[in-house]
Amino acid sequence: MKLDTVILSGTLVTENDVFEADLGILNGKVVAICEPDTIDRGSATVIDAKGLHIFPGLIDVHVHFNEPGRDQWEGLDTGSKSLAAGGVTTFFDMPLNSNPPTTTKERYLEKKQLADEKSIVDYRLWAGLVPDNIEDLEGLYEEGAIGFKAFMSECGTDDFQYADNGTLLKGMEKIAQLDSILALHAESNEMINYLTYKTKKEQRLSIRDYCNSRPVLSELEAVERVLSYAELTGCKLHIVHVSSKRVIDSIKEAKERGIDVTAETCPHYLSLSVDDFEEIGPTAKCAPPLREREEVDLLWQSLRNGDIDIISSDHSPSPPEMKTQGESIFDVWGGIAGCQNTLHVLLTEGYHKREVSLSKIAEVTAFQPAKRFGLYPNKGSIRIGSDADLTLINLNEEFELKTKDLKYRHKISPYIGKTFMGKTLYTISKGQCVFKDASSKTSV
Ligand SMILES: NC(=O)NC(NC(N)=O)C(=O)[O-]
Ligand SMILES: [Zn+2]
Ligand SMILES: [Zn+2]
Repeated sequence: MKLDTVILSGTLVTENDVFEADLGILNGKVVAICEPDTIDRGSATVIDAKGLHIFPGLIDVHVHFNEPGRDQWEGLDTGSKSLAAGGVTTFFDMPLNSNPPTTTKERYLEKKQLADEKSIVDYRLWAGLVPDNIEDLEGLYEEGAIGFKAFMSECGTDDFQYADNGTLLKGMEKIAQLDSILALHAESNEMINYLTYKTKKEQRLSIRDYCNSRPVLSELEAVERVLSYAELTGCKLHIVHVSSKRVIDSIKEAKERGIDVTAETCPHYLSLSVDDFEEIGPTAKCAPPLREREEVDLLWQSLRNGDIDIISSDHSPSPPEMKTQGESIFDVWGGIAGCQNTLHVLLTEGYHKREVSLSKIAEVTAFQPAKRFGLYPNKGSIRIGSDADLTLINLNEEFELKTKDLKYRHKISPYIGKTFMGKTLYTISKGQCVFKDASSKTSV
């Protein structure tokens, strides 16, 4: 068989298996998986992957690359290069922080054109559900939006309004008719506003005060409200960036009642606590905020138990001055830049420290995202006929994350200076090399 690329003797990681094999790629697809050292190389490009692990390219279902309109915050070029360096071969861009936000068909098509021009990896786009665009949902869906995203609380920019309860109900009814899915940033606007007002009035302005102004209860209240709306409307839901086991458990109970809902968390909730936030400062500010150390361990327990469906980065960067200006932590930009290191965090904190299996990591970063959003079997696993979206990892190579390693527009990350175990050496998107590590001690 004629092949474009062969990868020799790598250890393939899928959602249910880990095994050594040769892999053949033709026209951007995986066309051969065979016993190690048996593949016919012909004139193909050869990659020797002995001793390396080959993961399915990650699918990051939650990033903010901020184009058009705020590409000085990130951008599709720098954003997608960062992903490639972290083994991510597909991303779903959020409708907000780009300006204008992706809430009409015209804006969707404009962003799509930019992404086609600039992204070096594959992508899909979220559309927004906001108070004034119910009439636009169908057109957005028809153009190929992967789903809809709504905020239940203010999002930090003025151009993307949060969905009040009426908007949620109307929107969910429509999204159910379309058989699409609604992703929610679920925090109670009323609780947050009340607590923030009180805290600021009393001049309690520390990092811990900020975290306490957005408690787990405010997530729980919002999630339970929208779950009951899902029961009423039949709308499929995806709850983004859950920070706490208590919220995961509430979603789990809803699943048991027959509600079609999935739960997402992010590497920062699985690796950083309020104590780390105090040490790192504004770079680690996000919403919902980082929680106590015990919560980090509880989330790993939930992940192990299969109660967390998807891990995304929620990469939400800003220019550096927005992370430093203002009177207190309440005023700086809420959003963590981290999309280059999702797999590094999971391998270090999960596989190496907590014995979480490699298959579980492939499941929540590739298989489940592909399944949930209709990309499987083309993506999400390493199978014959699937897109050749792959990342080659040396599980036992240690590295310290340096500012110069970051491909983001702004070299900001809460992980700078952290030592990771498990290095990305090579990333392939639809058969094309999109990242090759130049500094690695291992040659590919
Ligand atoms: N406007 C944002 O990008 N917000 C994001 N910021 C976070 N999570 O801190 C988000 O996903 O909610
Ligand atoms: Zn959010
Ligand atoms: Zn986000």
